[in-house]
Amino acid sequence: ACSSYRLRDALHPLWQSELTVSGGTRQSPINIQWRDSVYDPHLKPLKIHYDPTTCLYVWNNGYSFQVEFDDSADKSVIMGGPLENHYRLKQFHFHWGAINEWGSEHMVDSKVYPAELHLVHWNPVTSTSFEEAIMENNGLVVIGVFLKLGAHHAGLQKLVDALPAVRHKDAIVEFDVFDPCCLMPSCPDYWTYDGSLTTPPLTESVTWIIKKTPIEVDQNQLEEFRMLLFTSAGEEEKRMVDNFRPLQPLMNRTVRSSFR
Ligand SMILES: NS(=O)(=O)c1ccc(C(=O)NCC(F)(F)F)cc1
Ligand SMILES: [Zn+2]
Repeated sequence: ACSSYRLRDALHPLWQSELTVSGGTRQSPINIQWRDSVYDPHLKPLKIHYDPTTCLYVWNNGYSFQVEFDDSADKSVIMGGPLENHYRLKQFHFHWGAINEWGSEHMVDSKVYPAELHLVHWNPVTSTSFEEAIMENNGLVVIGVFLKLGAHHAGLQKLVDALPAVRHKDAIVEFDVFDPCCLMPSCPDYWTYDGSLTTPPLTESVTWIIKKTPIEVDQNQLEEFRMLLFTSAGEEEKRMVDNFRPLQPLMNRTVRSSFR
């Protein structure tokens, strides 16, 4: 199975022109080897305060579907964990596979999940905008949450019900009052490491926080993700699946864990 992943990665249309940041030393995603991660007792619990009324809309950006938030004030913020100050929530999106056997970007001991949620935050202390923060060292924090096949996820269903309205690239639909906290596992444990955006411009500006425990979604919900399209209305339809980047080398990095 492993070799087929490699073959699939290399041949995959989305990544055939795989852009590697020339001389990149902290690229994402990575395979997190649990036994090589180092428990850091100084890591604090992650504090998350999301204001559901900052939710604005859902749109299909041609890579994934993305839920955008009003980040003009410190209303939906995270702090604590490995962070020196607070970070504002800008958007969240997902990556998934054509089938349940793959789809996540990160892996844990080479275990791959059918999908992965990314909650993207930026540092309003060192940057004046998200666009500026993507160029700053540690300008961004992305929380990664694995999705596994299991029980129906009632909180996610509200978002899934909006997907038919954003089937095509650049489609947008109003989506008000959604609390992304419902997508967080209750277990506080996480890994953290310094990495990059996993889509162009692949900038090395991300502090990654990967939750240890996955959330459960059911088959129908995953299949709704797979009904989205990479293509715009009127173009030949290409299903939006396998929108994940292949694994990147760990190079000279240590993954820290918040748990023993
Ligand atoms: N998959 S990821 O690493 O969480 C990820 C998060 C955010 C972006 C993003 O905002 N790209 C648009 C930008 F910034 F203008 F380039 C890309 C990837
Ligand atoms: Zn992502």
